[in-house]
Amino acid sequence: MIELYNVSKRFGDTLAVDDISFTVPEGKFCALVGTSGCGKSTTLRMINRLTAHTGGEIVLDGQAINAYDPVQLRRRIGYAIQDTGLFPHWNVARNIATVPRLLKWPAGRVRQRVDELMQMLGLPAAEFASKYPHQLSGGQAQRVGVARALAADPYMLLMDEPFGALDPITRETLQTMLSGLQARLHKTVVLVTHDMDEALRLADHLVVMREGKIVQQGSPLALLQKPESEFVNALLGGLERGLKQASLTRVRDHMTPLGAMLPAHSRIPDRYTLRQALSVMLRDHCERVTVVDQHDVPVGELSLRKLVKKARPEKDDASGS
Ligand SMILES: Nc1ncnc2c1ncn2[C@@H]1O[C@H](COP(=O)(O)OP(=O)(O)OP(=O)(O)O)[C@@H](O)[C@H]1O
Repeated sequence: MIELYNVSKRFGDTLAVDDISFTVPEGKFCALVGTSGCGKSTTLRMINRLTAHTGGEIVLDGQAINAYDPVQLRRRIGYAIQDTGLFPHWNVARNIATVPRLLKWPAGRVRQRVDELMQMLGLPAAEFASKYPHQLSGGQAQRVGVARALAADPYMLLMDEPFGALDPITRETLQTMLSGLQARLHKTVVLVTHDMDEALRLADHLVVMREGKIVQQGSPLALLQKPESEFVNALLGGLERGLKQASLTRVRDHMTPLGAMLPAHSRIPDRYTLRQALSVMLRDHCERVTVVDQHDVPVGELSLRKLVKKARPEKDDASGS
């Protein structure tokens, strides 16, 4: 768990972070979002003490970060950044092994851990272990950066725009990978991103910052349903908020179970989001689709009319859309 209490950071006359408080419970994923220069990266860097906070208190795993030795603290916190920070003269395996080697793990254990991480991140060791950073694509380098951050099994992970420089398809692949890793490893994660869809997709808790302050925080769904200001509404996509909300909702939670079902032409898997289902309905010009399970067996039906009816109370509640 990481806890921030009334934390501030002043650089000379600039109050970069102004009295912010938030908590990320063990194993949860928090995303910091907001316009450029609002203090997101500074907040991240205060957690691992790359930047010293000038006010308030930061507590990691029950202990104030100032009570840790800074080197020990950073070994408990994996850090992945946009330009990866890989050492150019070290190959992939050696880059991933950086922290375990610093911790003087036995060579066999280091090798085993590197192999395990490369496999976990979809980088076959035979192909990639001896490549150098300049021989990697942006997406592959990011995977190595994430593997390196996870190498010594840190207590938590900080990620600063890790996929910021990638094309949308690679980005989505890495988001899926990260979400799979998170489901498996249950790390406490704080992610800084400019990509609202990335934040909504990955985070359990969203913290929206503006000019050094937190303007709203809560679950992605709660913020989409009730943005408390025009700023948050605009950041969350304004008129697109309904669709973003649909992206967070699974078809299986809204379908009518089999039985009452009438024949429908298009089939969609129950793991799809409502947004994907709406897209299929628009593409196939149909108001009803058959929902199938992972074995392609029909389990229910999704009807556009029922969806719109269900959405109405929330729509009446929310302001600004
Ligand atoms: N080392 C520093 N010295 C002086 N001012 C700094 C320093 N680092 C950051 N700042 C200032 O603190 C403020 C917050 O910067 P920060 O990088 O945390 O914002 P951000 O939200 O991460 O921005 P971006 O989204 O553009 O990366 C900015 O006004 C920035 O100029």
